[in-house]
Amino acid sequence: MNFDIIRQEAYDANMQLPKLGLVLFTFGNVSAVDRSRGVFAIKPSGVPYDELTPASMVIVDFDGNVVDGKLRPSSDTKTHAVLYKHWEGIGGIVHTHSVFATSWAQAQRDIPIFGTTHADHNTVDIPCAPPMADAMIEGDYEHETGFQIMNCFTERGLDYREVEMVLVGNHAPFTWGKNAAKAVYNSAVLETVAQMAMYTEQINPAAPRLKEALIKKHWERKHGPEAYYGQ
Ligand SMILES: O=C(CO)[C@@H](O)[C@@H](O)COP(=O)(O)O
Repeated sequence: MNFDIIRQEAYDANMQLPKLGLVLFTFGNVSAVDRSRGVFAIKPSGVPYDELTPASMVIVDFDGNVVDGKLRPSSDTKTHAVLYKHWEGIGGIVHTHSVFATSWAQAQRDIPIFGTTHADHNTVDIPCAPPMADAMIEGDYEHETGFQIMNCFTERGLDYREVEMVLVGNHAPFTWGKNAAKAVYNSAVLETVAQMAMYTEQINPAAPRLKEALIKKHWERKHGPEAYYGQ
């Protein structure tokens, strides 16, 4: 079977991560899904970005089993697999250890919605899923991370089609989107918003949340019926 299209999509999206300053060395990974065949292409584990080729992307099913490819898939593969399996609208997933988003994850804090940059992309604080319980760490850690993310969204009543990013406590961010390129875009947005929020708190520890009316205005300008560009 030929998986060239998703291999190329995953490769192109992975190569954006170092260009956007979202990864160092081999940190992070992107995947792209082919739902008609129930598989996704993901970065091989531990391979530097400048050594990647489209052919090196590993093809995996929604249970994390390798279907095609010579290399070992990313160690985060099972987290991607859980999200693809249960959130059927997702076309691509990104995991990075980008500095500012990861700092909020390590601090186990949601990123507060302080300004309109945040509201252009989300109407809520960016959620931080709680760190994993000890019993889960001993189990299938990457698989459980997928459920940790999904449980966080269920408990908070969040829709993954509206909030396309999450922090995993003590770990780092995951983002997703209709395709791998949109997931990368969301990863870059998250990193910028995380940086702005950190500086905001440093400059003014009592900085207020953005008013609901402004959140609504900015969100609708970008995503409502009058939106002037599609994402
Ligand atoms: O989360 C982590 C490490 O904490 C991984 O994403 C990172 O090391 C990249 O691993 P892979 O090279 O994709 O196996």
